[in-house]
Amino acid sequence: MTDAIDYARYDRIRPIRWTGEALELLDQRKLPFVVEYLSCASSDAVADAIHALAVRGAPAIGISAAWGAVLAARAIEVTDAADAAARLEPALQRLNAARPTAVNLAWALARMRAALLRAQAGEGMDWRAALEAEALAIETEDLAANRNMGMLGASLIAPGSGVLTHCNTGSLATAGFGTALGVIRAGVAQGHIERVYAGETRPWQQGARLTAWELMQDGIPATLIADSAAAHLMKTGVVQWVVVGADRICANGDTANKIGTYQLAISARHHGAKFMVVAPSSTVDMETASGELIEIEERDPAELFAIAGTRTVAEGVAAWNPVFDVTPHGLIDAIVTEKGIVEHPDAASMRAMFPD
Ligand SMILES: CSC[C@@H](O)[C@@H](O)C(=O)COP(=O)(O)O
Repeated sequence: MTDAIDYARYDRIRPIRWTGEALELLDQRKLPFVVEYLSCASSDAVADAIHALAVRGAPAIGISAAWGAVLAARAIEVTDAADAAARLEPALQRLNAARPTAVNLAWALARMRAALLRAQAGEGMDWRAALEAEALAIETEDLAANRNMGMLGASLIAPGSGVLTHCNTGSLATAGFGTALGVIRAGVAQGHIERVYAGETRPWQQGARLTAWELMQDGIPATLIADSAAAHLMKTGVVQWVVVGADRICANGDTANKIGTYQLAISARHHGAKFMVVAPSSTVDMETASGELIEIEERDPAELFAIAGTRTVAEGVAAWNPVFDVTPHGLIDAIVTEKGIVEHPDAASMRAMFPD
């Protein structure tokens, strides 16, 4: 069934490139008009790029942090794995602190620590080579997970459907193909999705600047809407599914995603549209019981004061800028990961899918 999709056409956009010496990140702050890579030669440069949103999207920041750990390993002088773990830790902590909400960052760094421990235990490979192999594995597995989720999620969408998505969950946010956008790509390729609506995603415009750009390149029929038009759109009956990504999915299915997702879920339920969350299992955090325990990143209020660099708000105005919100599991119809679909997620159905 996967043969039906020409994946190569979606591989044109590569947000993360490892050169063997440095990590090159497609600078997402400048898209869609400037396509420019930022070269990071140190783990601190990677941490800064993650914090500044040069690279963003939960899977992409996890992959970038893994390569950041490879760069940190090159910068320390110890020769054996036993010393390396302690010497690397400050750099790993800095990478982990770059953004708090997406669990993929901590997940990727935990995998890098585990790879180091295996090398320490004498499992063959040189420890620096082991870290590099692990970073590559994290990236490769993410691409495979996205392709798998695309097919799974698209199987839920009936022919003739309209889909609304939020933020950017495409090639730019992942190793490639995308999570929610992967489902949309697969659904369009299969002829199930007739039109895609993309919310602009204030204040950083991931929907308008990034998702609309990706959909245009695919030739997918897409319509950009202001975030505030979503309920009005759903009322017209053209949206059968809201399909979004995730930054952290808790043990009971509560899901943190880009600010504005929660109000889409409420509106979808009110208007009879279904709500799908699409994320790799690296986004599932079974150690966090429920959504109120998730740390929600709050960014500089200045992000709300200007549009495209021009100040639009009077001096002295106060602003609050949380950049994620939590959708309660009761509003979610399906969580799609590469391991399978959890319909009507709750603590029991999540535990059945993720017993470890
Ligand atoms: C596949 S990406 C899923 C989420 O990471 C995405 O929807 C999102 O909220 C990204 O937020 P961002 O602040 O742009 O990193």
